[in-house]
Amino acid sequence: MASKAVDLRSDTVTKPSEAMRAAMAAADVDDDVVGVDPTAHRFQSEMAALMGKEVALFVPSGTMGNLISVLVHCDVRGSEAILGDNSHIHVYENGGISTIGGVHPKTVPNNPDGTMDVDRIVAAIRHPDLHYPTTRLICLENTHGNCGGKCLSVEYIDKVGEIAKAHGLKLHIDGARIFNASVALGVPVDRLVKAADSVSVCLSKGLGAPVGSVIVGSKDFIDKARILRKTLGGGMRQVGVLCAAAHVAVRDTLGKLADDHRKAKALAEGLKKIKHITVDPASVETNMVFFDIIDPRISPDNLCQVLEQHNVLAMPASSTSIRFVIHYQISDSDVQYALTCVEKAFEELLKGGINLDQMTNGATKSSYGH
Ligand SMILES: Cc1ncc(COP(=O)(O)O)c(C=O)c1O
Ligand SMILES: C[C@@H](O)[C@H](N)C(=O)O
Repeated sequence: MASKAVDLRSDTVTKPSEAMRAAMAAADVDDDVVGVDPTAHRFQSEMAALMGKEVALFVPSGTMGNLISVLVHCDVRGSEAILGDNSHIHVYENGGISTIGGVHPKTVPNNPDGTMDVDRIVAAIRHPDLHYPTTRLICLENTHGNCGGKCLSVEYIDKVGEIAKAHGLKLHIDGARIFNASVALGVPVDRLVKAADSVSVCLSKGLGAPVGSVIVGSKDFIDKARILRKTLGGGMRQVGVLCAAAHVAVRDTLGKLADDHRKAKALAEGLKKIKHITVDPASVETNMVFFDIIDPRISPDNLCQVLEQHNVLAMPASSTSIRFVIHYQISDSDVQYALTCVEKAFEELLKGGINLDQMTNGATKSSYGH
């Protein structure tokens, strides 16, 4: 059994490295609400340059980064945002753009590759009419978390950007894993997001920072975002402690993302050899692997429970599938250990070693999915 848990639940589970902890302890800080925390200032400047945007703003979470971005773009009552029906903003952020911002969501079906058909985006744009909300924003997600961690191409993003500009709309990218997309596509991140008016970038996912995201955009956008961050309670005092860790994360972990993708591909190839599973290794583009359980008697929750007994942590993604997410604290031997445990778990479940009746009734209990 692995001494420590092999945690494949998400790339949000990493623990700060010793270098991050040292940087946090040594950070030069000040009150970032009263003035500007020097470490936050340096880090925000670094991120704006990296992303090719005028200004960056550190925020406590990706959810707040998306919320602030949507609310800045949709600052007039009756605004509507076009977004994917399977997008994180629409599915996993408590409907915040509506409940807090009064923004009306106009969903367009996400394709399996994370895109929305451009003709359906255009069709979703409202023409002026007394009855209709007013379209002000288009939101994309890259990589797409619910679509297997798929990458949106720079050509697609540029095309959607042209549509937004032609219709007087803004374009926001939920770039929680934009660096995974940049690395997988071989496109510099500033080029990948060039067409976007704003991007929310998670530092606390594959990059491994303990906390936080940054939003990037024009100075005017970030000036408004800074006010909204305060309104939402996101104004932080000596935030340089967190920015110091995030700086180390960008410095030390960005270069490891390609290895995460390699391990994810290896994991998928290994899962394909297990007869109780269907998985398509060719569909793995970044750090996520989704696989389906063939035997209807075994729910994803059943399997996750038995895997946990072997110290492998995972989350159901639907009533039939499980998601494994690779991050830089998962080693090649952890991948092999997880594969061994998946095989053992099926053996135990199918030999009746684990009475299915004693477990959940097969309902997916811990799925983060829908
Ligand atoms: C695609 C995507 N966007 C946004 C978020 C929100 O980030 P946070 O968990 O920091 O709020 C997540 C995950 O958490 C995500 O997977
Ligand atoms: C579930 C979602 O909020 C989280 N970002 C994850 O992918 O694990």
